[in-house]
Parts: sequence; structure tokens; C-alpha cells
Amino acid sequence: MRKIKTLNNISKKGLDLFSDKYEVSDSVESPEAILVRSAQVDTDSFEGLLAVARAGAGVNNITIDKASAKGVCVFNTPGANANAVAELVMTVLGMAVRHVSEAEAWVKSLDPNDPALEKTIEKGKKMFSGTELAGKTLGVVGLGKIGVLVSNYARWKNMKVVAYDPYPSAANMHKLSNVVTVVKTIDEVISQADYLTVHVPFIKGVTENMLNEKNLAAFKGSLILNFARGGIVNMETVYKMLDEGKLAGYLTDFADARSLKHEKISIFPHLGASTEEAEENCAVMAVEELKDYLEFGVVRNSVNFPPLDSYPHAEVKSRVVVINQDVPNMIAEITKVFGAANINIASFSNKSNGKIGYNLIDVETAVDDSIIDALTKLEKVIRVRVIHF
Ligand SMILES: NC(=O)C1=CN([C@@H]2O[C@H](COP(=O)(O)OP(=O)(O)OC[C@H]3O[C@@H](n4cnc5c(N)ncnc54)[C@H](O)[C@@H]3O)[C@@H](O)[C@H]2O)C=CC1
Ligand SMILES: O=C(O)CCC(=O)C(=O)O
Repeated sequence: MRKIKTLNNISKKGLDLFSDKYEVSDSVESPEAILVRSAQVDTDSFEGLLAVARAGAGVNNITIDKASAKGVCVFNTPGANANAVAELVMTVLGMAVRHVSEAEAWVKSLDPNDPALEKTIEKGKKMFSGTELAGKTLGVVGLGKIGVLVSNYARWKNMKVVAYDPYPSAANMHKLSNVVTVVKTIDEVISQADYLTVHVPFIKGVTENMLNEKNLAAFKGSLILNFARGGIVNMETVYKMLDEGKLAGYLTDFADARSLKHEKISIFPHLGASTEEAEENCAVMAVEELKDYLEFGVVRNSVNFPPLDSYPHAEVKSRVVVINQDVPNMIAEITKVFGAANINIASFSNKSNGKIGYNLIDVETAVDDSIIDALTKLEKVIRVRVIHF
């Protein structure tokens, strides 16, 4: 029985994909794999762990370096919740420029027995007069799955869009509206935007404080939206800009204690991906990735292992999975072990990503544990397992 531990609620549509060969629950001990959304995962706390699947995009809640050092494969589900986040971003932006929440709260606060209620409402509505999105410029930092959708939705609302990504992927850029202006620096986005929205991963020391006192000094717009992660926008700068009237509002999915009661900060409960559709998409993708990895050694959408998407052919009896540090001569050393054991290799697939070398060695006989021992003894080998068919 394969053991899968869930650390958050995972959509039933995904969990239903596990056959009765799997035990799946939040109380499983010594799991082979973990399914998680936003809970913190210290991969060193789980002896024997093979994989973690993040049903979502951001993996800053998982100890990736520790996972790589122990040969634990970490997956995410690129794009599976992107539309949910993009729709929420456009919704809260639209609500903010029309003061929808404040206006509604004001109407609801009125006396229902006031005989002049209609008049009071008509008189008071001028307090909530807003602006339109059409014609304004949205600055988008990060043109990944979410940033591209946000840019396109903004274009459909007749906004101008200026966007920046230091590592744009061809697949994402082909989906981007061709009237979005893509610029080469974050400063160009900041200086041109009426509203600024950020969609990059949180990477400590890299995207941490990516929007900060220095670059935000050039911001002449009114709203900053952060539905990516706390820590990407420097909050001291935000408080200062709000206090000095240089920023009208900060809209975010990530609360901190000081923001909670700030009247110019709108906080949502990390709500971006919380739609039925996104939860199902993420769970299905995450479970498929885990099953493929546990049953076949196939790697798709890993954030720390190179991709290797090959199923064994029908005659294969054993697939030996070797995970090694990405250093020269490993393929030669691994094949030598098979030669010494007089085992014929039917197929050898190898991919590396600069840190991890990943090998799938298929043989048409059943191999025993001695091959695992011999491979594990190789100096730069991190982990070995055999899948029997
Ligand atoms: N509020 C919520 O519920 C959700 C939040 N997120 C957050 O949004 C982030 C983005 O999600 P996706 O667009 O799906 O991810 P993605 O991986 O498709 O896009 C991220 C983009 O950021 C860019 N990027 C990477 N390093 C960068 C750097 N140093 N500077 C600027 N850009 C950089 C990448 O080139 C990539 O195009 C996630 O990492 C996650 O933190 C994602 C889903 C739900
Ligand atoms: O699972 C969630 O609700 C959070 C999603 C998220 O933040 C992500 O996918 O990065």
C-alpha cells in the first residue's frame, strides 16, 4: 500500500484518482508522498519521503534545498489556478476604483426606517464617486501564467498594459495580447503605471523586497496589488507611501498584523486560488504527477528535478531510478554497475538540470537489492529505487 499524506484540504476530484493501492489521509505516518497547498513542509521531518506535490504554483512553503539534498522530488501545478487569481485581481481592482466595498457598507449602515431613505442614498452617493479602468495603465511585474492572464483581461477592459519579466517563457509570451507593451526593466513599469500588480514567485534574497523604497519612488499611480506573496513588496515602504498620501491603497492576499486595521489596505485571506475550478485543476494535476512519479519514475512539472517523461515499454520488468548530483561521468559509473552485475540495459534515459542528474534505467529482468546497494555506494549518488512491473 502506498501512503500519501495530505496537509491541506485537497479537492475530492483529485483524490479520487488514487486507486485502492493507495492510503490517503491527513493522519498517514511515514508517507511516501505529501500532497499540500499552503501548509509548511519541512521535508527532513519525513523519513523515506519520495515526493511532495504542491497543488498550486508557489513552493516557498516547502524546503526545496533540503528536498534536493535527500533526493525528494517536489512538484507544482503550473497554470492550474492562474485564471482564479487573475479574475480575483481584476475584480478587486475594479471594486477599488469604484469604492464598491465602502459604498455598500455605507448603504447597509443606513436606518431602514428613515422615510427619506432614497433621498439620503441619492445625496450620499457622491462620496463614492470613482474612476474608470478604461484608458488607465496597468503595470504588470511578472509575465507567467497569472501575469499574462491579468494583462489580457486588462486589455479587454481597454486598459493600457506595460509589463516586465526578466525570464519570459515562449509559451507564456505567445499567449500575451500583442498590444501589451513589454519593457526591459521594472523601473519602466513602475514609472508608467496607474495601478501596479505583481505576479512573481517569492524567492528569498531574489524577489524579496522586489518593490521597494528605491524603485517605488518613481510610482505616480494610486494602487498597488500584491496577490503573489507577502515579502515581495516592502511593507515599510507601503506604509510610508500611504501615510504620505503617495499611494491611495494597497490590495493584497497576504495579511500581516500591522495591515489588518489599516483603512487604506484591503486584505483578502489568501483567496486567489480558492475557486472550485482551480482547486479541482490543481488537485488533479498534482495527483497525476505523484502517481506518475511513484509508479513509473516519470517527472513532470518538478521544481527541483529535470523533466523526464518516459513510460517503460511492455517487456520491462524493472525500472531503476537513480538520482545523483549533477557532476561529470555519472552515466559511465552507473552503466558500469549494470555491466558488472551482467544486467542488460533495455533503455537508459538521463536528464540533468545543473544540480540533479536523473536516470531511468529499464531492464527486462527482475533486479534484486544488490544493484541498489552497488549504485547507492557511488559517491555522488543521492538516492536509488527500483520499480517492479
Ligand atoms: N494568491 C494566490 O492564491 C496565489 C498566488 N500565487 C503566486 O503567484 C506567483 C506567480 O504564479 P504564476 O504566474 O502561476 O507562476 P509562473 O511561474 O507561471 O510565473 C512566474 C513568473 O515570474 C517570473 N520571475 C521569476 N523570477 C523572477 C524575478 N526574479 N523577477 C521577476 N520575475 C520573475 C518568471 O519568469 C515567470 O514568468 C506564484 O509563485 C505564487 O507565489 C499563485 C497562485 C495563487
Ligand atoms: O492553495 C491555495 O489556496 C494557495 C495557492 C497559492 O498561493 C499558489 O498556488 O501559489
